[in-house]
Amino acid sequence: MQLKRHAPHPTMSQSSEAIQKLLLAHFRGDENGFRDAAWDVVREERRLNHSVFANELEKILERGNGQSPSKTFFATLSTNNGNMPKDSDKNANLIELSQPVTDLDELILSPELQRGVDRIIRERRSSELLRSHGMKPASKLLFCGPPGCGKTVAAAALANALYLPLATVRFDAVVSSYLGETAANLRKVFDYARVRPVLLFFDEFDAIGKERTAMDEHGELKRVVNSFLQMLDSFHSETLTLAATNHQGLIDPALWRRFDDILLFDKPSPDEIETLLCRYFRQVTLSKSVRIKSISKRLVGMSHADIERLASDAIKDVVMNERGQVTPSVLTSAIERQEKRIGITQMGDSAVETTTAKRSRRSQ
Ligand SMILES: Nc1ncnc2c1ncn2[C@@H]1O[C@H](COP(=O)(O)OP(=O)(O)OP(=O)(O)O)[C@@H](O)[C@H]1O
Repeated sequence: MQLKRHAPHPTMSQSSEAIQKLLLAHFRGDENGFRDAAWDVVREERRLNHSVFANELEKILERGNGQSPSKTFFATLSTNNGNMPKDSDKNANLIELSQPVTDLDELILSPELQRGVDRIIRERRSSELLRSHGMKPASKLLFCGPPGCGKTVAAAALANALYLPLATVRFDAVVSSYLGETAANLRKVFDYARVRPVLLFFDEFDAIGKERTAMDEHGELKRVVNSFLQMLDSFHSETLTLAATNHQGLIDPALWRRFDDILLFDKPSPDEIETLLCRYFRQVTLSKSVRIKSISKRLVGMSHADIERLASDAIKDVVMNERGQVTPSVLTSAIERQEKRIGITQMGDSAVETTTAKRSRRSQ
């Protein structure tokens, strides 16, 4: 894991190696490695004459002697698993808890999006300073944009950068066919996240945030959106709430202003496509006749996930056919397969839209 960009504090830059070791050991569950790295931090802080801080760290380490800090962390997560909010009908977990290891540096983001993400992290890291001035860091975020452009992976990377467990809300369990049960499930989710700081992630948020005029049999949708609005308004916690949607047009207008920040994840520009391709093809040899710049222009309109898939398709081709390198013809056939796939997906989408429109006309 690289921790280049988000060093914790400029004065601690010399101990960054120790911190990196600490985190690596933590995520590997390497108890001894974690303890050694923690003592390295203590030594480094002493060397910097931060003796009060070094003494505090030493006390924590001695108090925790015999316990593995990394194991303790995972034990906390698994204990939380025991207290997981559940749907009373099927007894299914309403959230899925994980500790992502994705690094923000792995993402190719537009400069504007990068600024937005950096700002969220800066605000969270300066929360005490902000609070001392009567302000709060952004804590309710909305990620919008087409599928496969990084909303989910950015949520994971944010959780990692902020050292928060990622609690992904399981809509299949939250949305209940029983009247009133969906709102009750949502309350359980918020109650869970109120008492323990997590990154609470509502992926495919439109499943519950649909405009209140959307037709349904019992007006249940309207009740759910209203309850969600109230819960979001009264939710004040260390938790970072993040909703993501591919269908921003469906979101109830009253919900928009509840979010402190809205970030748009768009399809990559030609330059971003070029960076993506170079990154994916790092592990293979590219034939000299492959013109990455002009290929990048051809791929405009594809998502990051589409480009990742076609690159991996081309690499598989090279491996399976024992070719030494990615040639223009390998690349062209991978692109054509991906274009065909996108065409089929779009046909599927428009068939779903037609059925939805028909149903909605029938119910009016
Ligand atoms: N900005 C990005 N930089 C690098 N890789 C990306 C980026 N966006 C997406 N990817 C790749 O595409 C995959 C799918 O992306 P992701 O699931 O985050 O998209 P999404 O916007 O959440 O899609 P959906 O709306 O369908 O859930 C990622 O796992 C990652 O490999």
